Amino acid sequence: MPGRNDDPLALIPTIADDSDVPDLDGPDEDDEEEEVVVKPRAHKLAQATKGKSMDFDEQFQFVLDDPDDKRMLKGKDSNDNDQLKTRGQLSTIDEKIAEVRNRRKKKTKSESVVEEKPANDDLEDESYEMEIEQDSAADKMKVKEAKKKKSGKNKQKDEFFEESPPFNPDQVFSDMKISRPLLKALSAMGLHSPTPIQAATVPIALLGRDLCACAVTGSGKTIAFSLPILERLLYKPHQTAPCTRVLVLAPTRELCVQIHQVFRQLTQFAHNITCCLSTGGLDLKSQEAALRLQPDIVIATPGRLIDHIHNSPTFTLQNIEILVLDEADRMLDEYYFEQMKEVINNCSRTRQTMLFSATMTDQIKDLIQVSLNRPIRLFIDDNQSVAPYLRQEFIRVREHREGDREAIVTALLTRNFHDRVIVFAQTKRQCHRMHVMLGLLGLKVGELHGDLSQTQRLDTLRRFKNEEIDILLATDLAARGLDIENVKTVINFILPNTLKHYIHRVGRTARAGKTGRSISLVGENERQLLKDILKTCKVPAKMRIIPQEIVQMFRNKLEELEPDIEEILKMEYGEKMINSCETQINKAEQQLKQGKTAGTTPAREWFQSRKERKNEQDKLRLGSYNGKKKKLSKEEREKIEKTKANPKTADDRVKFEMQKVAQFRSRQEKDTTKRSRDTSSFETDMTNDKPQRKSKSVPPTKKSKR
Ligand SMILES: Nc1ncnc2c1ncn2[C@@H]1O[C@H](COP(=O)(O)OP(=O)(O)OP(=O)(O)O)[C@@H](O)[C@H]1O
Repeated sequence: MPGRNDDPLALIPTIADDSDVPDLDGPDEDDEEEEVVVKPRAHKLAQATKGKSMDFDEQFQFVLDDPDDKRMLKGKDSNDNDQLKTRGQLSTIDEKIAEVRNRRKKKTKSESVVEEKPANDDLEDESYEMEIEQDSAADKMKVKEAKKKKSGKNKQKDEFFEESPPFNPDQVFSDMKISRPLLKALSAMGLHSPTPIQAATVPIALLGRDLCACAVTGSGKTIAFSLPILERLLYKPHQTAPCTRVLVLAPTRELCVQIHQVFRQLTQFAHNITCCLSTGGLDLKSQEAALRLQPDIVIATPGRLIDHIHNSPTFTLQNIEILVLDEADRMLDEYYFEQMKEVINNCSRTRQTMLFSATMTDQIKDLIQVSLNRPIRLFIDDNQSVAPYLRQEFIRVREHREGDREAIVTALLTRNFHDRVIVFAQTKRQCHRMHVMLGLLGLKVGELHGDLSQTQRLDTLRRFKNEEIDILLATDLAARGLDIENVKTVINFILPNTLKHYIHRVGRTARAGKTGRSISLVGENERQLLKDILKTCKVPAKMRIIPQEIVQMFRNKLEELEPDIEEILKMEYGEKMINSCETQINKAEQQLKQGKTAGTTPAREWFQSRKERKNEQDKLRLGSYNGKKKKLSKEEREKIEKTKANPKTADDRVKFEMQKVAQFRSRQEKDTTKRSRDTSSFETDMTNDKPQRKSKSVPPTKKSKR
């Protein structure tokens, strides 16, 4: 059968673009007043079961080194490193850091011949690495009482949903109606009993019912939807010609790759089921070829999928029997709103739809009402829960000490938490800066955000998974869905935009019944969000206090590094400029060449006009830029020039991060009002669409558009 799931075409080489994973920019604010939620019984339970899991087989892990991923990483170039270098032509950022460190080492050595080392400087060493006494000035911990949640506050009677029937939490997979090849695969993956969300979902999904499922991060939602999908495909193979019957949508390419891996693992003994990955950053042509083989399952990011709907002649969603939105609240938020409308409008109306997330919001309910048919509500946990074995810690940042944040994070990483750490920052810029800064201190770090090529993104992820790097610096791009084994600690440089963002970020640890820790830095402006977080804590949260002298020591150290950080960033900027000129020249050459053959390649279509797309992107972009160049006053121009000339201080950098949070919030507020209008227009679309979707004889939407 063509296009089976071990077909190399199921994964395709990457190209260096990054278009459809919008990077979230902007965090939340506010802190608490040094109180933390305590729920004694829940706490005792957590203590008693600490490190143990009743729901999970701790031996199980996803395949991390899929050969197809390697192939994808290699892309068009044969060598990963070569391809990484093509972006930074002269050297990678790590090579630059190493170069500056070596230079500094040599310099310090030669100076030490003539100069005595300062007697009291116990942080100084020849190459910046900090020698930290673990216990000389240990951090203090304060535990705080939790505020009791007002009962019923968040409970809304929901007439739209049907409640789920009870499920048996003690069953094993072989008790469920699952075929042999899948049971064999589960067993090969080391999985024997379903997690609660799996036990609840599988029987209902097998009945073909629409559902909306919510369970904490790391609770096994991927298998909860993939298992019944595969069972249905095995039970009812396609009757006539092959066609794409299942569509799984997820917000990031990395998450799609991960979901694809799970499907591949589960189908290892079911060779007649085919599965294809279709995300931005992968080569379009090979993807088109793979889709032409009509794989049973397509796992996609929305942008690339829409491109195929409009431009790949044989690809259609008219035969979709099952649609899954993973991270559904994200897929239906303002970022993907227009795209989701387009996707859903193209799908067969008779499909089964399943929504999954660890956080479900009221906004999503509006959309559920127009896209689901008598859905069953499967809420294993409420939509504001964090993983059960997560220890949440907070560090207070005093009002005039915002500039301490980098020093605090450095102190944590060098004194206490050395490996398997993810540090979340609000902006790509801050991630990159911390990469340079921590790299200069000799720490093994990598960065993951939307400014990198797809090759670089997947490569960083691979290196972190393989423990080649200890610390992953990421934006919210990595906040959702990523399942990286044994992440021990998540650090929030700044609190994210909303409670929901927080829940996903800290959900990168304490997964699959394991323990983990989150540490969040909280300033005065973030008090409100901290209060909200604390209200949801089921076990006591902790305040960590790092002695101010330690923070100051690290701050001094980082200030010493400043010239080197600046030098590296300048080197990089220069290289980027050269690269950008080269790209422009290549583009011009290409256009000249194409001029001769103009008209032979039809322009790709998109559901929005260029102008509409640009307007939408500008609207979604945080910050003052709105697509039009604003005329600046003389003072404004001078201010910008001044900031450009003088490197920003640690306080300025934090202010910038905070500004992004504020921008996100104000946009969200505006959107809430606008959203009700949009939702009703979506509703109209869907209603108008109904007769067309039901009628099998109507040609696919894309044809009518052409
Ligand atoms: N039945 C099971 N028994 C043991 N471990 C399981 C089982 N099902 C899934 N897991 C493990 O749980 C981990 C988390 O699964 P998954 O990524 O699907 O979580 P999730 O609920 O989708 O999380 P998130 O909300 O962050 O996306 C995986 O590493 C997988 O190994």
